[in-house]
Amino acid sequence: MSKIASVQDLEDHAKANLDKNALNYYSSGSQDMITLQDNVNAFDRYQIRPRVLRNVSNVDTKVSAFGLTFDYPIFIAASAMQKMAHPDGELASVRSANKHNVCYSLSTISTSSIEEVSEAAGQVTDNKKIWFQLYIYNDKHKTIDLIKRAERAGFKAIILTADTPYIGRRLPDIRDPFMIPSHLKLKNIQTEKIGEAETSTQSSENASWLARYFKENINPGLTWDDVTWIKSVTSLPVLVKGVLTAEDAKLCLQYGADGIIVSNHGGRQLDTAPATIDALPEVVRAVNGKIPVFLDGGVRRGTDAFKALALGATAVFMGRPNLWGLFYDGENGVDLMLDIVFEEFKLAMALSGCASVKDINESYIQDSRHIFSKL
Ligand SMILES: Cc1cc2nc3c(=O)[nH]c(=O)nc-3n(C[C@H](O)[C@H](O)[C@H](O)COP(=O)(O)O)c2cc1C
Ligand SMILES: CC(C)CC(=O)C(=O)O
Repeated sequence: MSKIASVQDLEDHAKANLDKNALNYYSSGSQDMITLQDNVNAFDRYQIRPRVLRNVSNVDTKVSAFGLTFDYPIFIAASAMQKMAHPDGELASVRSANKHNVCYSLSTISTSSIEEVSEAAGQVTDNKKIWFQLYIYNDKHKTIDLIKRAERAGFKAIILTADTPYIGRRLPDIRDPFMIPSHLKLKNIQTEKIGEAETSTQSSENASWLARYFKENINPGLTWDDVTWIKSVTSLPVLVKGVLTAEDAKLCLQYGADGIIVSNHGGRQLDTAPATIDALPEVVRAVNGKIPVFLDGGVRRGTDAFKALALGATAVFMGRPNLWGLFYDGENGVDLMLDIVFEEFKLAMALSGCASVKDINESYIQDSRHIFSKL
């Protein structure tokens, strides 16, 4: 096999070799997967306007948020059940992110526990660049317990996922109901007893275990007051993930959110929602610099990250690329994936004439659909 040179190569490798149950779960989007594809394709509708003769012998890719400094503005998004990709799962991902000094966000629905992930992120609390993605359970005590565990374990922010009152209609999961492999557990929430009950029902009923689990446990009745509630039970910064409009961005400000992740959940929730790079400008405008805005969805190359920063994002997150790297070769595979994307990003900065991330702004980007209207 030829050398891996891009995230696309890692994706191709996973699509050719990963078992169908895991691949369907990881790769699918909802309904016709229009948003999933558009997330990726939309980046190609934007072009970078490079500047020349700018002395790029040193390129500084560092960014800061919430008092933390990161070596690159490209982080790892929360994705559930990473041990289906590799036995080391979340632990391999967080080790790699930690080594690269970027943020790793841990899903509530993970196959390694909050405490295990914290330990894998190293001994020094200040150096742990880990954020916890929160699903709010019907049982508020369970939710508070997760937040407190994350705080004790040294997580530095809470990401409240707001776009998933119900799981999107993912057709591969309907056609071939997803099953969590029986040797894996949802380590943050599953007691041994629940684990046994859940694994025993999965093969006997013709419905996705995941869809049922979610419906039975996760609260679909959240409102903006829950942002206030989360803020009242934690001192950590709270980011709202799943914002796609200026209206909701303003509500984030009103209800005291500390950050926003412009996201459509990787096209897994509402199909035909806008691509995130298209939604980013209106959110950035509405927020007007008051809190940091992040983006995820379709980021596959350093140039994609550059474009998101040019449109006002502080940093981006990648979801599936982490899983493809993990499947390729555990921690080494995630290292490879991050090294590729970071090199692409640094080169994109240099070839655009940006010696520092602070230099990247709107003047470096054009929307190919609007070029002619500008002439
Ligand atoms: C397999 C998979 C599992 C995911 N699990 C979660 C999750 O548990 N919580 C969450 O907020 N988002 C979850 N997401 C969404 C990601 O956080 C992120 O929004 C998305 O993957 C970004 O798109 P990308 O995969 O194109 O990079 C998941 C995404 C994937 C692909
Ligand atoms: C338990 C799931 C709903 C996790 C998730 O967010 C996803 O599969 O997209």
